[in-house]
Amino acid sequence: MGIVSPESGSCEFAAPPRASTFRVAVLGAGGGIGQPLSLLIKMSPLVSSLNLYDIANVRGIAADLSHCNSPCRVAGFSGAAELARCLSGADVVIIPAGVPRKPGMTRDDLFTINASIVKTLVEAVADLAPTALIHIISNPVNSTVPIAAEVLKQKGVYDPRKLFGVTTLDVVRANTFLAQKKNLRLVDVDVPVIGGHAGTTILPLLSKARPATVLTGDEVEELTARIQNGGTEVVEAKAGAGSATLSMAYAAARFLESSLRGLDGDQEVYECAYVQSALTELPFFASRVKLGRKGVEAAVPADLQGLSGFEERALEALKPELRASIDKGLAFVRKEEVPVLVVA
Ligand SMILES: NC(=O)c1ccc[n+]([C@@H]2O[C@H](COP(=O)([O-])OP(=O)(O)OC[C@H]3O[C@@H](n4cnc5c(N)ncnc54)[C@H](O)[C@@H]3O)[C@@H](O)[C@H]2O)c1
Ligand SMILES: O=C(O)C[C@H](O)C(=O)O
Repeated sequence: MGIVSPESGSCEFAAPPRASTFRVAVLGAGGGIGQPLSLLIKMSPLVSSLNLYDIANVRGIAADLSHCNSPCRVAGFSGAAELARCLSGADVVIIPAGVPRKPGMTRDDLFTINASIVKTLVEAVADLAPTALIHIISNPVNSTVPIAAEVLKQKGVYDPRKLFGVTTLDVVRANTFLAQKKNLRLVDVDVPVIGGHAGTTILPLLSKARPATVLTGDEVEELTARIQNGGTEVVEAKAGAGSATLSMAYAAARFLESSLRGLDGDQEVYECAYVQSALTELPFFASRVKLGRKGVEAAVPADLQGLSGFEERALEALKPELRASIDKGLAFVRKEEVPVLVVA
């Protein structure tokens, strides 16, 4: 539709609408991440329908959000009986359902509760939205993604291109902390983060940072440790009131936007994510991936070539813990004896 400019009297045309809009479901939408994430999604021009689901009542949250004058339609679904309606027709399902850490806990300590939650929810996604992209936020991501993969396999609908562990917050932190340290313009900074999403399995590749940045050995060690402990920094500051929620919502919204741009046919969309991978001997691994119309188009091997000595050693060191977390997730669904996992 044309718009008449009051200054010139000429008729200007608004940018054409996007080719497509998408339907998104958030499972665990009533929580610390779910609520701000839903607000950010409501603002996205790529989303036409946003379904909120939680075991707690989310009708009020849906009513509240629905008053924002952006076009996306919002509906709330509470309790297991309404999950099917929530998932019907979803293009992307985002899962932040589950309990967060308290000080002194590792992410793996959440396995006992969150493994069952993720398994149950992914079973429903497999039945009701089998072609949707699935973004898993619930911790421990290193295990919950293998759990989801195994559930989808058992249901006969596993497409590895469509299952993601959301590790965008690690990239967001790496960019922020590096920019602060070296006084860089934040908008220019991009640090790939590989491996997994817990402690030393989070490996920022500072040697591959853009713009290329000279760091001393001490600076690399200090920054790497801060990025690896970013989650714990927030857990301790919140002192028992949960873990990162607002920065996570921001990161998840960024990852959703990139995924939708990929689905919409945009070229050259790249994000780091924890996915089924052939880049290393580990079956699941976070790396930069190219996103396209069907989800992951390809992993980007270049980031793993020419690593610094520090990164090479850190990569080898993280593999046993990451493998144990993967095996623990797979064993949980296969009902095998769960391997003992020792983590820092
Ligand atoms: N991937 C990451 O980078 C990252 C970052 C931050 C937090 N997390 C993880 O995200 C998860 C959620 O964190 P939070 O701070 O939002 O927690 P929260 O406790 O504030 O919210 C969790 C929500 O999940 C809901 N829920 C629980 N069981 C459910 C089920 N079976 N079905 C649907 N909803 C259910 C709860 O009712 C609650 O509303 C945690 O496991 C946390 O560790 C991951
Ligand atoms: O640290 C946590 O427990 C939450 C999340 O994984 C994070 O990195 O902030």
